[in-house]
Amino acid sequence: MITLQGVSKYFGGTDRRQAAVEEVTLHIEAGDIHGIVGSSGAGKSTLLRMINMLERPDQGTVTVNGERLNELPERRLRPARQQIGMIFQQFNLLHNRTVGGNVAASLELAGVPRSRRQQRVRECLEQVGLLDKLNEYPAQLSGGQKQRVAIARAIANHPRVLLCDEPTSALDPRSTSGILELLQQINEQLGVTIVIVTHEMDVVKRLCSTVSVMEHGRITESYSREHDSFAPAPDYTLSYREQLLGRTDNNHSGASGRSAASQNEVNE
Ligand SMILES: Nc1ncnc2c1ncn2[C@@H]1O[C@H](COP(=O)(O)OP(=O)(O)OP(=O)(O)O)[C@@H](O)[C@H]1O
Repeated sequence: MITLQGVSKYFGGTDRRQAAVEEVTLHIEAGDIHGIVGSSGAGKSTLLRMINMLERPDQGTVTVNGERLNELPERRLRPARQQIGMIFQQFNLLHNRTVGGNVAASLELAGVPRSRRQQRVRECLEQVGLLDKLNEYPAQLSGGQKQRVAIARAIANHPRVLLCDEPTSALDPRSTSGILELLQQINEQLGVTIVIVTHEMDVVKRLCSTVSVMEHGRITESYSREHDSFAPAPDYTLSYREQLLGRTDNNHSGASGRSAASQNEVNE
């Protein structure tokens, strides 16, 4: 479904070129909810943004739904991008448009005729539980409600992939819980593959089927719920491995074969 092969992204001029992401190879299966965690500046957002070409990789290939996106010219990239929705920490809603207008905006961009837009807007708002807010403006909504509108907008064109960049970091615990439940529903009911960047380990534990840990632009560890069965509650003083798997003093075998970094290296 999503394959990144040897992708790198550099910022800065030739004299001060710095790798934000370096030679990352990652495969995400259809139907997965994949978490990307790691310390600040590790390259998580840059990696996420390369999946829909918001950042073009300097090296490597990005294949989504069988299409090699990094080779597509801009005009062919646009329809491919409609298969990939995205939501952000700060919601990125249009403040001068109503809730319905925000959802309609992505349909307009995709060239959906006016006659079909209204019905689809209502369906999407119903899916996120905000049909009653159709004619309100973003300023009248809570943070959790704004993120629901952003999700409605992101799913309007029936994407197969949803990218989430710190979707709950600006929310209180109750709104966070509601958004996580909604993302899970979208994954299960609509079959949308989700990739989520987060610094919140409880988000990972509640939602993700597979996880990548990033450090200094590289993926240093990978886990899957199926193989490693994530521990019930996070303890933020522990390494990523311990947070995911629990205290594993006698039980490191689950992840050790696939881990490229030592436990000390992933301590923040
Ligand atoms: N547009 C840009 N121009 C220059 N440098 C950038 C740009 N975007 C990211 N970087 C740099 O690339 C590195 C990785 O940034 P990125 O935002 O991907 O990390 P992150 O893991 O998502 O961090 P955070 O958790 O703090 O958001 C950082 O050193 C950052 O300063």
